[in-house]
Amino acid sequence: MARKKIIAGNWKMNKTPSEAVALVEELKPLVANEEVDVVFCVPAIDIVPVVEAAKGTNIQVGAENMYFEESGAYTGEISPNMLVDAGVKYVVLGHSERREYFGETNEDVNKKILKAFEHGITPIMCCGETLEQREQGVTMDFIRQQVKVGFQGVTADQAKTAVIAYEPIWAIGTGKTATTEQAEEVCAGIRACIAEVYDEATAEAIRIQYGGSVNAATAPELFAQANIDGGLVGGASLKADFGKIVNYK
Ligand SMILES: O=C(CO)COP(=O)(O)O
Repeated sequence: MARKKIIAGNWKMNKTPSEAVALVEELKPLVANEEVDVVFCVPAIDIVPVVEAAKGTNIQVGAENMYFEESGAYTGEISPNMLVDAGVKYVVLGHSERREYFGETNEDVNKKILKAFEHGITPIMCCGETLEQREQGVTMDFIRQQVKVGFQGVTADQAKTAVIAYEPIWAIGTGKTATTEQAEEVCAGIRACIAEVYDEATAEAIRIQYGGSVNAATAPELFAQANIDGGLVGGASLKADFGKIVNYK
């Protein structure tokens, strides 16, 4: 069975609540496409107004992070229950910016993935190498480790519903998209890793996105690759361009 594409915007730390609502209003008609899953991953404070603004559309709402405890004395954190209650369906976990600036480890990401599944939220787990790692030829070793640790304790049935975003760090926000060949090669490698850890059926079902300077010009070729099931889009998700990316065909 063909995998349904999933095209998600990651707004990062952009848009106040009122700006967020205005952006949803602007993008609503442009991102209409029932053939793909369209997700807006937005800052925590924007979740409630964005869910409201997106009602009755094909837009699903995601969070950009989540804590792995249920509740309690964790000042500043957001629990899975809070996200579910607000109408969140997806959560981006282990983005390279969170790993780099907020010290998130593969083990933290693993705890968050397990929690997300427990609460019926679909994790979008990010992985990807630095330029230095690519030049040293250790890209796949590094990513396999991120995936294996990230998915520890995740069942095959859960993994089938998960999303992995391959985001080479050197391509994020740089305007330097990975070549189609580079992106496809690593996404195929991630799928092979899932087949090894689980089985072929799980590898066939899991969705793997590419992220890193995706724009309306690069999306069609990237999304046509056998192992690329859509994209995680930063900068271009904040503009009308996102409509073109969603309707890439
Ligand atoms: O980090 C990204 C999405 O999570 C990619 O960001 P850009 O599309 O701005 O390069």
